[in-house]
Amino acid sequence: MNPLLEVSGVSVSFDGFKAINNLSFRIGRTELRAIIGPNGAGKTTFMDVVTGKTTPDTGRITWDGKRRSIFARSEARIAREGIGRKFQKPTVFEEQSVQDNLIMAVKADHRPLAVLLYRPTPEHMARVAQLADEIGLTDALHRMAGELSHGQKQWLEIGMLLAQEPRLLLVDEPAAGMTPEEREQTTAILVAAAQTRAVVVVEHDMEFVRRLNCKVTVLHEGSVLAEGSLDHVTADQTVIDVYLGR
Ligand SMILES: Nc1ncnc2c1ncn2[C@@H]1O[C@H](COP(=O)(O)OP(=O)(O)OP(=O)(O)O)[C@@H](O)[C@H]1O
Repeated sequence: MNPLLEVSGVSVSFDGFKAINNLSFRIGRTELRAIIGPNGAGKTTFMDVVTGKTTPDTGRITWDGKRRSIFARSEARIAREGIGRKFQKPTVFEEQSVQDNLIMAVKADHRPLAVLLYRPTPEHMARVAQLADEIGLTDALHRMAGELSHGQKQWLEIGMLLAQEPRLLLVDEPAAGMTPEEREQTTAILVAAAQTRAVVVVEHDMEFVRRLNCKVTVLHEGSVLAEGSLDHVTADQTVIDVYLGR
């Protein structure tokens, strides 16, 4: 089957320094993938390229079988094409309830007048209930988002991204700052989300990557150093030399 995203020979330079160097790899339509690699390996720059924030110098990006212009697109347009990105720091509306945060995310029309006149429909409320269940926040629906724990805020933001039904969800270091219980639930949320879409997780925490139990891509100096199961890549001598052995 065609991959959802294919990056082929992509390079990105900053003042002559190649942050991404002839990078090629594919992400399937329903898969969970972890991207690991040492600091400066190009993980963030890869996500910036995929979300249209950074324009590659060369290379080809194919999205859903269609070649995409390598020129940066607006992030809003990329989001409309079905790519959601979760940054490390949670950004939820702290003064609003969990339910209201989710309602804002599910409503289809974000134009100012539509937002002012908006009343949630029964369908939207059913979707909010379903999302709350998916992220384990059903019991917290009426709490203020600002009162939630760090982990719960991360789940809420994942729920708000899922509300937009992305075909690809990029998640940056979801386990950072979480308790062991929160990590466990985060694993479950991401595994479930990847049943119906592609989920790419950039993560440093190897224990968390092990729990994800998925294919792993190791980046180093802007290229793929190794790819396969976690056991496969962690047994690779070059991966040990440049990353794990440090
Ligand atoms: N806007 C920029 N200008 C100059 N250099 C940059 C810029 N963005 C990234 N770089 C450099 O490109 C390289 C790759 O950076 P990137 O942030 O993609 O790595 P990373 O794998 O995400 O690292 P980390 O794990 O530390 O987040 C680094 O050496 C970084 O200093």
